[in-house]
Amino acid sequence: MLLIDGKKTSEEIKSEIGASVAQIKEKGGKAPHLAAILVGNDGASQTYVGAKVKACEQVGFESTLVRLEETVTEEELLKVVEEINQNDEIDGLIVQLPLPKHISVEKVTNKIKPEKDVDGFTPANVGRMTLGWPAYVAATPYGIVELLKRYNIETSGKHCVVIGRSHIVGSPMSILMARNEYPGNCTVTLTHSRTQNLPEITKTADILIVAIGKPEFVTADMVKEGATVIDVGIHRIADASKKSGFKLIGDVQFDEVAAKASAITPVPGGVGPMTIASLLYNTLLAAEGKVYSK
Ligand SMILES: Nc1nc(=O)c2c([nH]1)NC[C@@H]1CN(c3ccc(C(=O)N[C@@H](CCC(=O)O)C(=O)O)cc3)C=[N+]21
Repeated sequence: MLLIDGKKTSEEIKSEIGASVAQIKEKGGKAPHLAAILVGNDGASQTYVGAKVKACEQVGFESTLVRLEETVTEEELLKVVEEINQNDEIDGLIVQLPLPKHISVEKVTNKIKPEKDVDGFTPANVGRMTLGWPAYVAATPYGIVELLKRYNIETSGKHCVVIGRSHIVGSPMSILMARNEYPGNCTVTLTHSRTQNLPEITKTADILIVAIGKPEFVTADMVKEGATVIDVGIHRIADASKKSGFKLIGDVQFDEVAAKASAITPVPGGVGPMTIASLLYNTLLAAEGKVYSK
């Protein structure tokens, strides 16, 4: 069984990005600049935003973290987004999710200028990705594509089953795996909460992408011998033996499924770190004007 190591791959990607930044600077260009807006004090969000800021430093990006109170109004947040949209010093902008209930994710996402939408969440980028046009592909799907590519996983003509149809993982994944370029050309089945006889379907998957958001949902009896399994789940569960008091598990029962799979991503150390590396990659594209001309 091949362990698909997202941690190692994300480090490789970050050193490639670091080399690109060094080249930009050598030619007198300015370092790519990522801005992140964090509303409130949600623990996990602070961890992730902290990891993103640290990753920016690691690759030589500029980064700006804007922290707003949980009680910030939607209007005030939209104003901050617009200020960053207009700030030519900043190449990429993300608004860390989730947002407080009184704020519309749709309105805030739509406010982000597509040229700076390095999360790839705006309709402009989702639409372009769907059409196969140059776009900032959402960080998690892009990270999965990079893992499949760098581990030379065979995809053409294979049956890819995606579990979960979220707009930031499942749905874009189903499009990317069917498109006519490697690692695509799969026959794709997109499953979700209304799918009947799910195990009958997942057992026919050569490539199984699990983004259902349920801890250890996928068990060995749901997986075909020799399948490639990509676990997008990330759940913190109490574990007194850990210093942090919790451990991370995914949507897949790792041990028993790894015994059947030909390749599998672990949690932690799989798709998660790739999400950050992909965000940095999109920010580099934004800085170089490679998707939207400056
Ligand atoms: N606008 C926005 N964009 C996001 O991309 C976004 C977001 N909001 N909200 C939350 C999710 C979650 N997310 C992760 C980032 C890194 C890891 C990651 O590095 N995980 C490590 C473990 C990190 C830890 O120790 O907790 C791993 O799986 O190995 C996981 C999840 C990005 N998100």
